[in-house]
Amino acid sequence: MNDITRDGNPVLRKRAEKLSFPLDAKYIKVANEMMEYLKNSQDPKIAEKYHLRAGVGLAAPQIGLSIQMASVLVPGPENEIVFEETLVNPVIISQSVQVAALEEGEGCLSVDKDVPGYVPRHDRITIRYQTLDGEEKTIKLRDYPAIVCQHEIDHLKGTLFYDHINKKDPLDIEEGAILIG
Ligand SMILES: O=CN(O)CCNC(=O)c1cccc(Cl)c1Cl
Ligand code: NI
Repeated sequence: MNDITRDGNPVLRKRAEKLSFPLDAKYIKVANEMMEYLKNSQDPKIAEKYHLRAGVGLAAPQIGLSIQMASVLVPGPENEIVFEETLVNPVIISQSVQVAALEEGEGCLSVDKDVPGYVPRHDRITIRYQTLDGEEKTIKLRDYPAIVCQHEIDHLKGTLFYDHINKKDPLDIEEGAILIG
């Protein structure tokens, strides 16, 4: 995973291709490698040893593959895993009016510079996607897992997190927005 595509590479601004099932074996391998990267990046010893930037999600365009596939590995407050999944052809089928943003902003392996500011997103979403074995799932997510999935689904549409930050006042966010700490 050391060959992460960086902002400026057009693959990050393309709409990724929908995948058909059964998945080509090479994509199943890629999905496993992406999840492996996330697990390693969240293990302090391994991350330190291999100088890995921590990640809670990774989208295929970030490793140069313009396909609709992203892995998410979201830890909870005690570092237990609260959401682990590889999303194939994910679609947000409904979303709350309620806006939420991570208090500390967002980061991206494909964006080397820190871009401070709130990234306004939907606090709750319902996503429909397929798993690696082709099973279709429809799930509801809220708060941190919902934020991470929106960040990843954005990658599949060629959107980067800082596209959502208010350029004039990065810490401006609409009245009533939930800040997730
Ligand atoms: O697309 C995935 N990455 O770029 C991996 C590195 N960024 C993160 O793990 C990350 C960090 C903060 C907030 C969110 Cl929502 C995410 Cl996703
Ligand atoms: Ni990212």
